[in-house]
Amino acid sequence: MLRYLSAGESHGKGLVAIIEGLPSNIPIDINIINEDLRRRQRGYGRGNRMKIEKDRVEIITGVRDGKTLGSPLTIMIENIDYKNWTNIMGFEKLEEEQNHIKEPRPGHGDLVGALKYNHMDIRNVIERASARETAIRTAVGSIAKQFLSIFNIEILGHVISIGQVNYRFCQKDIFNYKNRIDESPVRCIDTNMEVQMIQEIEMAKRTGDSLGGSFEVVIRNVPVGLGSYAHFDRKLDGILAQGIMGLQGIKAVEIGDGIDGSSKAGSQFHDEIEYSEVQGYYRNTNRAGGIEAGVSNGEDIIIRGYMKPIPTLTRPLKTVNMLTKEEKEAIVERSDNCAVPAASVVAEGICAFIIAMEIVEKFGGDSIEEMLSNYKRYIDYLRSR
Ligand SMILES: Cc1cc2nc3c(=O)[nH]c(=O)nc-3n(C[C@H](O)[C@H](O)[C@H](O)COP(=O)(O)O)c2cc1C
Ligand SMILES: C=C(O[C@@H]1CC(C(=O)O)=C[C@@H](OP(=O)(O)O)[C@H]1O)C(=O)O
Repeated sequence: MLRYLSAGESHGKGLVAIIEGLPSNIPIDINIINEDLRRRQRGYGRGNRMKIEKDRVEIITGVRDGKTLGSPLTIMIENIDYKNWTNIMGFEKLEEEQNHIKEPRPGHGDLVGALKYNHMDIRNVIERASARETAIRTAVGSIAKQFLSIFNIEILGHVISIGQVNYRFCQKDIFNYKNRIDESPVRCIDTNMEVQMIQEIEMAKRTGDSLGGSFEVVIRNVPVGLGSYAHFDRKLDGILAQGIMGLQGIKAVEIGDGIDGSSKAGSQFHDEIEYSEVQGYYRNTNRAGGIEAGVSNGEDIIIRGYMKPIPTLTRPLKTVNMLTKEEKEAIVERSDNCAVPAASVVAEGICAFIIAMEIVEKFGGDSIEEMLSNYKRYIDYLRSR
């Protein structure tokens, strides 16, 4: 079984993760992880925190001579901003109770978190609910991507809408556009849409507002047979949807043309099955988004995440002081005003880890060599059917 746990506060010393269950002998390139961290930090609409942080991963355990050992892998990312927060985020008892945050910000975990965990200082909620945690999730996902590349599986996320600017039905083979997407300030394939998206973000900034949007992640070369129809919690679409929904700000998830398909006739939606000696079984359309009955069908897996507008607005929303119950304006320290491009990178990592879990589940093995021989035998079997 492949799993990981992470820890860390947004303004604490740093973020850590322990990954367990990766086979031995996977080559790990730390530069690739750092490049993914850089991709996550970029994107039009990010706030001043991103000028402070220069995320870099440190591998603490589980890798030697550039390869996984098969033992738990520990990674860490330092929060450079911690040096500005040592008096607030240290382990000693705080002297000034007046510094407690008592006014929950709408759209954040502040109110529900303070009530649930019985915190008088909302800072205790903010620190872990914050999307700062997505830095370590991206690093974990980047390691998963390096593992998946051995099976030729590739994953790429790109932005398909920001606010009202929508580029949803892009029919391009997005892997041919990887460089373009990575260079785009909004991670959008289309240059005209990019200009409009930037204008949209600028407009929101000017009016003290924030924006959401949507992204698409495409996973290619996934073999037939990951996931299962046998139980709800083994369905690949369900597991991926949970992963994407577990990303801060995401309020809806779509697999393939799920939303559009709900208003179509069956004859207009389902992907007819074809066969050729060269390709084996294949489809000419992919409205199912690569998954049928919770099982990968060999076509590209297509998953979209829909992100709500960033909750912190420079023109603050109304709230209530939890001590005095007086009406107040929500606090604004600093904030991104759009983080959809960053979310599209985090989502790549989330999907990568889930596909890696399923690959480990299906092909087992303690070393990558053992897994690859199981994998090749299965691919040969598929060709014989
Ligand atoms: C990469 C990324 C960056 C984010 N940056 C901010 C931010 O600067 N300000 C903010 O208010 N929300 C930001 N968010 C969104 C909040 O973390 C999120 O809306 C909040 O924790 C509540 O969680 P929920 O939206 O999943 O309900 C960001 C989300 C992501 C994925
Ligand atoms: C730190 C990151 O994003 C943060 C996510 C976030 C939130 O509320 O989710 C709020 C902001 O935190 P701060 O108040 O420290 O500026 C963002 O900068 C990051 O992406 O690495």
